[in-house]
Formats: sequence, C-alpha cells, structure tokens
Amino acid sequence: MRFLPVKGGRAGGAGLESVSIDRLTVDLGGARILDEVSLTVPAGCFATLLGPSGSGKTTTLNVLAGFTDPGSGDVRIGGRSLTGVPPHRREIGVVFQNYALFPHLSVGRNIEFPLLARKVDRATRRERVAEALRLVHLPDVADRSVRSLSGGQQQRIALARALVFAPQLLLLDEPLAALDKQLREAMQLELKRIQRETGTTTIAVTHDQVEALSMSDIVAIMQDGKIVQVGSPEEVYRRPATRFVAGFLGEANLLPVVDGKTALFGNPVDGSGTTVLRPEDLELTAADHPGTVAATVTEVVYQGARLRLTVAADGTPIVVSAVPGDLAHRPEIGDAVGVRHRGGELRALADA
Ligand SMILES: Nc1ncnc2c1ncn2[C@@H]1O[C@H](COP(=O)(O)OP(=O)(O)OP(=O)(O)O)[C@@H](O)[C@H]1O
Repeated sequence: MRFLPVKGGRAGGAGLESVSIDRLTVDLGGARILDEVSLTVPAGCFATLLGPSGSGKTTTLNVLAGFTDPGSGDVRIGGRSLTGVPPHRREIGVVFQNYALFPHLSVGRNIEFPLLARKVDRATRRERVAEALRLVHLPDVADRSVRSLSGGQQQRIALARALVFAPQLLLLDEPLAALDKQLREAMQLELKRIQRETGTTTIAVTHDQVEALSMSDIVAIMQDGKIVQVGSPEEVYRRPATRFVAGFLGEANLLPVVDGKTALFGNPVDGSGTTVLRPEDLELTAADHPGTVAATVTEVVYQGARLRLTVAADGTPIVVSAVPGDLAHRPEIGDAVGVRHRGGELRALADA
C-alpha cells in the first residue's frame, strides 16, 4: 500500500526520497553533542541510529525534525535542503516512545489531525484515515477513545498518524521501548512490514542492538556524538570496525593478533592488533580432539535455545555459545574440553 502525497507537485508518492545528513554539528550547554555526523539513507530504506545513552541519537533526530538547529551542517531530503524550513513544513512523520497521542480525541480524530493541518478536504480525510487504520491492522477503532486502547494498539495509532499524510521521511524515537518484551518483538515485525508496504524512508533511534539488527537495512552506530560505523546489520555485526562496536553489538571474545593470526586459535587475520570471535563461531569438542585448544569449563548458563559457556583457555576466559542438541552431553563446571573456531574471515579492529 502506498499513500499518495496529500499535496500536489511531488513526484513518486510517499517517502520515495533519499535523505542525506551532512556533517551536522550541535553544541548545547557548552558541550559538543554532535560532531560532524554524516549519513546517507537511500530512498525507501530503514536506517537505525544505534548507540548507548547520551551518544547523540535523539539530538540527531531532533535536528532532522527541525526541533534543534545545528551549529553547522545540513540535511537534505530528495536533494532539497531543510535549513530554515520550520518543523511543520518538513513533511516528516514522527513517532515517539510515549506515543504523544491526544488523549481527549478519538482514534480517528488523532489520525486525521495532520490532514486537517494540511487543509485536506473531508472526503479525502475519511478515506485516508480508514486506509491508515487498515495499514496498521486496526480497521474498526476509529470511534474509540485513545485511552481505551492497549499500549501496542496506541503505538500503531501513533504510526498511522505519522504516515497518513505520506511523509517524505518517518522518524521513530525508541518507538517500542515502552512495550513489554513479547509485544516489542511482535511490533518490530509489524513496523518493518508497514515500512516495507508504504516504502517510506525511515530513520529510527534505539539503544537495543537486537531491535536494530532485526529491523534495519542500514545501522549507524553512534558513540560520543559521532557515527563510528555504518553498514548492513550483518556487516556491523560480523565486521565491527572498533572494539566499541564489537562489544556493543553482542558478545565478543577479543583476542590479540600475533604474527597475522589469532592468539590461541591461530586463524589468519587481516590486519594487526585485536580481532573479535563471536561466541557462536566457536565450537566445543572432546578434550583431546586434534586441532583444538584445551580449556576448562568455568560457567554454564542455560538460555533455552542456546547454552552459554565460559571456558578458560591458557588463562583467557572465552565465551562459547552452543546449541544444546549439538553437544554429546551437557558440559559441567570443571570439565576439560576442546574449543575450535569454525573458520571464516577475520579482520582486525581499530583501537577505539
Ligand atoms: N538541551 C541540552 N543541553 C545540554 N545538553 C544536552 C541537551 N540535550 C541533550 N544534551 C546532552 O547531549 C547528549 C546526547 O543526548 P541525546 O539525548 O541526543 O542522546 P541519546 O543517544 O539519544 O541518549 P538516550 O538513549 O539516553 O536518549 C547527552 O549527554 C545529553 O545530556
């Protein structure tokens, strides 16, 4: 489903615009909050800014929405600069963590609001609101009060309101953070479906790496007001550029590179310094298995689908993630085991 723009003069329909963020710098309260942040999001892509608290994600979104003026730098949508364009003229849909719905208005009135602001005629408004409700799979709630809906339903309504006027860009600020884990995971799939169906170029903010990896086409990792790596979810997870990215995106065994090979395991590494071995890239074997590193189990954590083991190999703690069904027997603390790397390309990390 693709909404047509509510105002004429724009080719292509909703969201089919690329977004380019060019060297944004923001200083607030005497501190540098954003430091030359640049990112290009191709038309129709879902990009996520991922980083710890205070890394500058929300500030970046606020600049895009027009709520914060950058000291320098520029944002362009479809090649047009947003500098000097007030928030309400940016044609950007925004969904916040706390939904920001109007509690005294019905669901239908909430969704209609951006259309009223754009002076869309009544018949088109009705059509659009119905279409937006179908898009979020809540076709029958237009007359309900917002307060009577669950958190997950309210978030769908917030999304319907953000998309109903066919924005050129959709911004999502921790949109699922207020939901419980199960609902959050279901809504991740829903958000992705809706984004795909409308083709709206989207930039989301989260500090949840699983959410970022599962929803995005592009992940931009932020640290201390800078973007430190941009890539597909697989690129940033498999080939993190720095120690920080390696550790932030999941469990990472950091091993020194000695003479072009990993310490302990001896796999060839492109570069020097340190490399990362993910726990699922390591395999547990019998203690005396040829070609493995001798180790002792120091911790076993049952995680349902996987078993997380910590072993000590030559004094170095190594985390191994195993599928319980792949193991001949459940290892116990104190067991002597062998560990080997399953193979694959390894790259050295930059020292940041
Ligand atoms: N108006 C302001 N004045 C001074 N400092 C600010 C202001 N707004 C934000 N900051 C600071 O800027 C830094 C980045 O904040 P920002 O909200 O962008 O981070 P974030 O990555 O979104 O974090 P979170 O995940 O906690 O929302 C923080 O250190 C914050 O304290």
